Amino acid sequence: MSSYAKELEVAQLAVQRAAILTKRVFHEKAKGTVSKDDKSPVTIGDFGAQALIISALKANFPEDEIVAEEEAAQLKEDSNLRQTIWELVKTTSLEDEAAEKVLGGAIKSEDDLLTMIDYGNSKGGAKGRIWAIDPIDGTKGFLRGGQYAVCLALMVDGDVKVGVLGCPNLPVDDAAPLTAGQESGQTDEGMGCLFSGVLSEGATSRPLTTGALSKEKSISMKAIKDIAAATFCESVEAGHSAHGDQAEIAKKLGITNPSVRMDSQAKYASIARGAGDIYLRLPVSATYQEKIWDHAAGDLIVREAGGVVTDIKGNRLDFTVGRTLANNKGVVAAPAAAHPKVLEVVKEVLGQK
Ligand SMILES: Nc1ncnc2c1ncn2[C@@H]1O[C@H](COP(=O)(O)O)[C@@H](O)[C@H]1OP(=O)(O)O
Ligand SMILES: [Mg+2]
Ligand SMILES: [Mg+2]
Ligand SMILES: [Mg+2]
Repeated sequence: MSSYAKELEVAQLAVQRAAILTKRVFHEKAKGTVSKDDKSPVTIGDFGAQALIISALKANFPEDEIVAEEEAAQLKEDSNLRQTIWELVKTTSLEDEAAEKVLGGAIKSEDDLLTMIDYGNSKGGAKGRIWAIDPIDGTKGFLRGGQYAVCLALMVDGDVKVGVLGCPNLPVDDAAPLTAGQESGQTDEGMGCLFSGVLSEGATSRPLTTGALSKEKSISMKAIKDIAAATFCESVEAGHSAHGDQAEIAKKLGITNPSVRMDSQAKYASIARGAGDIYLRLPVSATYQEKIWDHAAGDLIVREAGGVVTDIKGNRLDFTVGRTLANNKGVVAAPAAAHPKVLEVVKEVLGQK
């Protein structure tokens, strides 16, 4: 019996339900029922998914703190937006009575919707049980039909114990090649994967559908015999990680495969199941602090799949210092055996600058 069995079950179902909401928003955008304006679908999806996840956490773990990306201020002023989100939230469920019961059922009112969203305002820190939520990570990917992730992690005294990533546009098949998503008109068929990790208990994947528990499989990183044959993942956005430095590092490692660019923590999930090998996220800005909700779940899932995740100096990601990773710069994630070499080259390339 897992030491975090209840937390894991709630987290998986909560992410699954939130992912259903995000998919509805995407499809309604395509149909024109939600404005195609770039901001509105993201906003609707972000707020709706965050509210649904938090209501599940509050129903089960009322004492826990929550660090979530969004806040309700904008919704308090915009009643149209609020009503659109409320309509969506109140009509999104897992369509599985037992599972809905685990999540504590629906949100009761429009006021509760705002209350739920703002429960995510914890400052984080080194003490106690704190959940980190990114309701939609990879907003650009989400809008494009590319990769995005619904992200949830539980930290206890700053240590990530449970991590769950819902990736609606990643293939269910762990052996499928790396994909940047369904930008090219690919359908939902065979898509949608839920990744989980529990500290010291390994990492798994399963289809992002109700009743998929029996299809849960353990995942692990690919053992790379030769780093030169590796594939690395990086952000699509050049503003989020330094493509130039990453290309130089890859070249020095002898890597000739082109990088696979995808948005969101789908990168962590992809390397964890061996679809890719290395994730490089070298800083572009001297001042940007990475947010804990962008890394907590992925960091644990990769480590539980046999990887090592550090910053560019080789330090573990430090989730104890609040809502951001103020003590870290960048991310270097690779299979344990390859990580020292990758880090050495990262330091070499950055040292020359
Ligand atoms: N300058 C930056 N450096 C690194 N990450 C950033 C930067 N600006 C925003 N981000 C965050 O990167 C995440 C997406 O990463 P990726 O490129 O890997 O998909 C988003 O959560 C985004 O935050 P935000 O949601 O606030 O825009
Ligand atoms: Mg994010
Ligand atoms: Mg987000
Ligand atoms: Mg954002």
